[in-house]
Amino acid sequence: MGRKSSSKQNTKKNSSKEGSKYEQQKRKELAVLVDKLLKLTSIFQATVTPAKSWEHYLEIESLLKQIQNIEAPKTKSETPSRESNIQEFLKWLSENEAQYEGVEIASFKGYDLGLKATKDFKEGSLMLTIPRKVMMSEQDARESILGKFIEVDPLLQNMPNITLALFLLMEKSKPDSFWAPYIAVLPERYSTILYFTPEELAELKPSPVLESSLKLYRSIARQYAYFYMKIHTLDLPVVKNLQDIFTFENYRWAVSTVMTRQNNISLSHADTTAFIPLWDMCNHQHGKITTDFNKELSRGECFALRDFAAGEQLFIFYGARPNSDLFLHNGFVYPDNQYDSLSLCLGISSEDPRRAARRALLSRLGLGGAAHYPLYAAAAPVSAELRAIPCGLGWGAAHCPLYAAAAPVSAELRAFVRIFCMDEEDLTKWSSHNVPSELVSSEPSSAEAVGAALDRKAYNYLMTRCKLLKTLYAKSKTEEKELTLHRNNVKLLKECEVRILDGAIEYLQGVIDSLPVEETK
Ligand SMILES: C[S@@+](CC[C@H](N)C(=O)[O-])C[C@H]1O[C@@H](n2cnc3c(N)ncnc32)[C@H](O)[C@@H]1O
Repeated sequence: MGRKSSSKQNTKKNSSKEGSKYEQQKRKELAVLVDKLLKLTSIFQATVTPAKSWEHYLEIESLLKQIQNIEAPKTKSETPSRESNIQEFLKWLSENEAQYEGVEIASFKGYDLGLKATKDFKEGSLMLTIPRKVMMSEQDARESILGKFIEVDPLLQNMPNITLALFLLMEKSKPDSFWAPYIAVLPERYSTILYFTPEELAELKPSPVLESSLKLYRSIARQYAYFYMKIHTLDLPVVKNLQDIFTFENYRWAVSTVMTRQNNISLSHADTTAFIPLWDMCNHQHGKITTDFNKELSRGECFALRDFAAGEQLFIFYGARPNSDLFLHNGFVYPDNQYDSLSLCLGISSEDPRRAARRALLSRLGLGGAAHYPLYAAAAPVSAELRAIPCGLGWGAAHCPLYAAAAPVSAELRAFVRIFCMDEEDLTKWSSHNVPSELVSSEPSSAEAVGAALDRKAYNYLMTRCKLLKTLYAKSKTEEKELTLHRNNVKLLKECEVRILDGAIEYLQGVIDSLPVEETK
């Protein structure tokens, strides 16, 4: 017996020794891979060709796959579905004085969860009030033990969304977290590009969103490597807490939660980035922004953007954003998007003998550093101010004015094509203007100053570019495979982009046909 139990103990000791040896070995392998990742994501130059950029992405993706294999827990713990946690979440909200009478959480095809009206709501009526105390914010992160990490880390000091992602991870690992009921109803995974396979991403070609996606992927991979290193080298109690939970899988989850749900709120003393429980269950529909933070009552208030009948899904408007932005930061595409645009990548060739003069003119119009010029969907009624709303879900921007853009060709794109098509004489003439503002305008007086000959060349050039791009989209059509959510989003995005090109081609034809022929040089 005795011998038997001591041999059992020895076996246990040996296996725990082997276990810790195995852990050490894993940590070493991981450290080598993360170091490679950090180096790889640091060397990228923005000017490389799309082919090089794709190769670079594949290298990063392959390293991350190896990292994920090492980091993955051997046994997957069974977590209850988010749906089964809804009652507990609603109870927590009520206990903390959130008001949501006439609203319930329900599942909607194509949206996952959303909010459903259980009574009629008139346009402008109050639907939800969410007290500040249930919101999880960057300010809470600063006041938590993460504060010590923020104090010594420049990235966390300057990027509130990353701080919020790390705070979310930390709170998720704490069973007694105040926000546990909220975290338990968050999605398990997302449809952001961080979850796309290389095959799914490749289907984005020739959309300019492919390049933005690779850039985003690179940046998140770099952040992961950077924080992994910090967490495993800094001597702070908080980073010890993060060591076991900071994996790439967890980081992409936290970052995607932030990207798809964060909001900027104006508290009495400062702005902060925050999650707003329950309100962030609302899906997006076209409309107006009807949510804001009430500083006196210290709560978020959400009003009905239109009449909603009992039984209907309750939507909010996330803000005037093109589909490229919704796809990249929110993981969905809104086909009926009045604020859609397509970014054209344009530049002056280094072989162009008049490059310096053209670039000088562009600089005078503030377009010196521009490489992307928007083409708008048929009638994109939006102000520059509204377009600039960051990744939030359209919180508190009710005062941003909307105006109807007259044409698919943006002012900056119009200026670019005019300057691009100028001959020596035109360049000399326009270079004598301090600010050649007429080049951005489509007003008849400006068109007259520019002249029909130059406009004909410029609009024809743009038309050729649009037609060429359209043929690239047609060529990129892939064979009909099963349409996953990711592939469906890619398909919708590209269809919307082709629609913008069609609108632009029709518009340009109209403009060209209306130009006075006699003025042509
Ligand atoms: C703030 S959350 C809204 C609640 C979310 N549906 C859920 O299940 O938690 C934003 C996410 O909802 C989905 N979503 C919102 N509006 C949508 C729409 N109009 N079409 C498709 N998906 C939408 C997207 O996945 C987006 O990332």
